[in-house]
Amino acid sequence: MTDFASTKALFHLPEGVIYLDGNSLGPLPRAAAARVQHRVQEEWGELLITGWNKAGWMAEPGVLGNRIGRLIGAEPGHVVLGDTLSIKVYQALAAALEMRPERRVILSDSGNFPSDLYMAEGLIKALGRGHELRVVAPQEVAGAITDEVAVTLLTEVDYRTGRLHDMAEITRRAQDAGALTIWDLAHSAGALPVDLVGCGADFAVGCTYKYLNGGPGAPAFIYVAPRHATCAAPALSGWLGHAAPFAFEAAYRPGEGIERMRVGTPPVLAMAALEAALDIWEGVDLTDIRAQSIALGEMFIAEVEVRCPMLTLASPRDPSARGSQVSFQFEHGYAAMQALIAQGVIGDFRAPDLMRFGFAPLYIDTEDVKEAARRLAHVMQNRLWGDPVYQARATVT
Ligand SMILES: Cc1ncc(COP(=O)(O)O)c(C=O)c1O
Ligand SMILES: Nc1ccccc1C(=O)C[C@H](N)C(=O)O
Repeated sequence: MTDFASTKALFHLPEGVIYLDGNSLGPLPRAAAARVQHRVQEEWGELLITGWNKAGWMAEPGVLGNRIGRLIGAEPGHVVLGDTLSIKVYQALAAALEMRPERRVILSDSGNFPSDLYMAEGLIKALGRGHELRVVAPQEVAGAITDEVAVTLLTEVDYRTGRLHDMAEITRRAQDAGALTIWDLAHSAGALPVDLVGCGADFAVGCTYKYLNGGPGAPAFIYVAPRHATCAAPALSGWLGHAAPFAFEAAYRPGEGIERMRVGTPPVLAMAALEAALDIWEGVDLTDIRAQSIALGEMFIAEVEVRCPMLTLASPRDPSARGSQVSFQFEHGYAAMQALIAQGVIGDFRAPDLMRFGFAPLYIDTEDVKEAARRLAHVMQNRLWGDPVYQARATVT
């Protein structure tokens, strides 16, 4: 059983703050600052360019990829880090479309994160081959998988409501219909057990700055199933995905397996912080995380529903149908969230009217949940959202 009291001690959390936004940006692992400093001073400073070999910088996207692979049920050697999640979505989608040249439909849902849909739109334009992005309601995805569909592009956990897709079932249906699947695990990796091998997923992508706590701008990851690894064509054919980058050949030849999904120079400083964050995950069992995250979410819903009748649950009530976040609908949700943040409880707001709260058992415990509900009740019962100071919208919400 994971000892969550000891994992909590491994994070820096500002005094008095209850942090329920690790689903957007995870908090700072205490060990990260020294790790980054070591990388800067001892490695960059002393080793200079020899650090690529001597400190293992060049191999790190695959080394850390493997550590993430364990958390998402991937085979060793089939996950690599780099770039941003939007870029990884583009790469996976381009490769999948190339593998189904006779089909024209990309199937997604209206709960998907906009960047995934925007990347699909951009790729369709660049290809100029008449592909269609078909966006249906989340509950209609399974029924919309027809033999026109080349690939499904879905985020397993809805960023707004936390609604969870049945990855195994949708993957099975898609493959029965001859389609490929891309799973965006942004809100899944580190939030709940993921079994890419068991589901037979074709491609998966995700970020490392949310539940994995890699820090702002931490690199994304991509998984390609071994059966596709030697035929998936890299659309972003950068030199570090080349079979022999340091041969400096004139023409591109894709690298072995997942290596071809690398593009350019890895973010060496950012990987140092991520490495420290992944150390925390070493002893953690995702089934413990899931059980505790459900317990925390259930407790929060119960406390809030008793204390705050103006808030309406916008997440699935059945905990097995949602990820690790809970959202409530409220007309003045933006201002109410700002007022709550002023009370030391950090969640976030998603337009048009959702107050969103993430539960990460590594550093959130039952006392935090009860206290967060108490402070939320204070905001709601005293109508603190009415203060104009809380209504001015910031650039990043
Ligand atoms: C589901 C999902 N996909 C894609 C993104 C975009 O990721 P990035 O900004 O790293 O490209 C995010 C979050 O920003 C997300 O939540
Ligand atoms: N990368 C960010 C940078 C700035 C502000 C938010 C983000 C997020 O990741 C938002 C997240 N994807 C969400 O589910 O809302």
